[in-house]
Amino acid sequence: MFSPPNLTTRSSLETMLDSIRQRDEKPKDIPPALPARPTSKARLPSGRKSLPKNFSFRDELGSEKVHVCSKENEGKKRERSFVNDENLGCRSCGKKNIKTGFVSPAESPYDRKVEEKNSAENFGENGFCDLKPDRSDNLSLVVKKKKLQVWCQSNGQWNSGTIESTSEENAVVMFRNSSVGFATNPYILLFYQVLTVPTGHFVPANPDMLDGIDDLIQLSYLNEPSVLHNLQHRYCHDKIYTKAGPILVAVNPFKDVESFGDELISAYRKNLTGCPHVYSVAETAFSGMMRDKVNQSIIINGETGSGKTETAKIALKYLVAVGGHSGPWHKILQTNFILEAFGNAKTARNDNSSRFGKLVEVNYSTTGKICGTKIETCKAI
Ligand SMILES: Nc1ncnc2c1ncn2[C@@H]1O[C@H](COP(=O)(O)OP(=O)(O)OP(=O)(O)O)[C@@H](O)[C@H]1O
Repeated sequence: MFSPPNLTTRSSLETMLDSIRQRDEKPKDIPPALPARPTSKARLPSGRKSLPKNFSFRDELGSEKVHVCSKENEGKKRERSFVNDENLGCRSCGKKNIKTGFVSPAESPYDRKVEEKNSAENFGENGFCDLKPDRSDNLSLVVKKKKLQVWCQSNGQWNSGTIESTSEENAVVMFRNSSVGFATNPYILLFYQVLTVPTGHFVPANPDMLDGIDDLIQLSYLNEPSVLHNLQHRYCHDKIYTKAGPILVAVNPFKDVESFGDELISAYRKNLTGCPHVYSVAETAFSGMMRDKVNQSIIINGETGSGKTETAKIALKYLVAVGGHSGPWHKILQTNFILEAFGNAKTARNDNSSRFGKLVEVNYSTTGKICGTKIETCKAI
């Protein structure tokens, strides 16, 4: 049955479209309301002063040429008045032949370069001047807070100390040394050394609660002494493996410390443990291959005697165990003896040094069972 168009509905639709059209045609020159002006306390700090024309930086130290103007600072907080030319003098007080000073780079709003001037004449005796400032850490923040722990390097060795007080350029750091002895009774001697150290010559240390942490990326301050300290702490507790994100750091213990048994293999296979281990790396590679159907590589790198060959054997043991323990594939591991017999030699740093490079390929079927292996060797460079 034919029904006539609903005229009432149509007209209301038209009205709506008209009103939308009218709204769109309205001038859009009214800006949106601005947010409320912040109170004086909450306001962002304004730039100190606009830079005068021809203002020059002093390149050799990365500091600006400044003059502290007494006239301008009357009744004010200490501010700096910039001069564009020594001959023209100060704009406020008109003083000529201005003696220039240096803004500490931490204070400078224009140049954040860290002053690298070596002040060996002041600190040579203590041996703290070999250090290069670590730019990755927010040192100024650390220095401002007293009683924070820092690392200082003296004669190639990192020592931890506590900041006792700070000035603009230096910090007074207290180092604690201990000595254990056995006279008539066992004793522990604690002695303290208080030294003045330039602020650029130490790096922040992590709180004690982070000692021996599993993964280095969890450290608050990721610098050389903190990494070494963490590795040493773990090593002292017979933990030779530490994660650094997806990378595994292995410290050669030259003794049997870790477990490599079948129980541990099944624990990693079932994801029952997440402790840093070669098995964990091998499991990540194996499960990644099965999940994504993409070839995986494990690269083992390190200096001679660091344990690359041993680590490769451990990884291979896991990969063979998960992919065909029952088959003949465990013999892959035994080929190592033959290869080492022909290709290894005793060196000053390793009694069993591999004098060749090795690429071991393990092929798996779609069900995750080993279906072939290949070992390629190449001459060490
Ligand atoms: N995980 C480990 N547990 C116990 N001892 C180890 C471990 N890793 C290495 N070692 C010891 O360190 C020695 C040297 O290790 P390895 O031969 O693996 O070093 P490398 O890095 O392969 O050296 P090169 O580059 O000279 O061949 C081994 O013979 C072994 O005694």
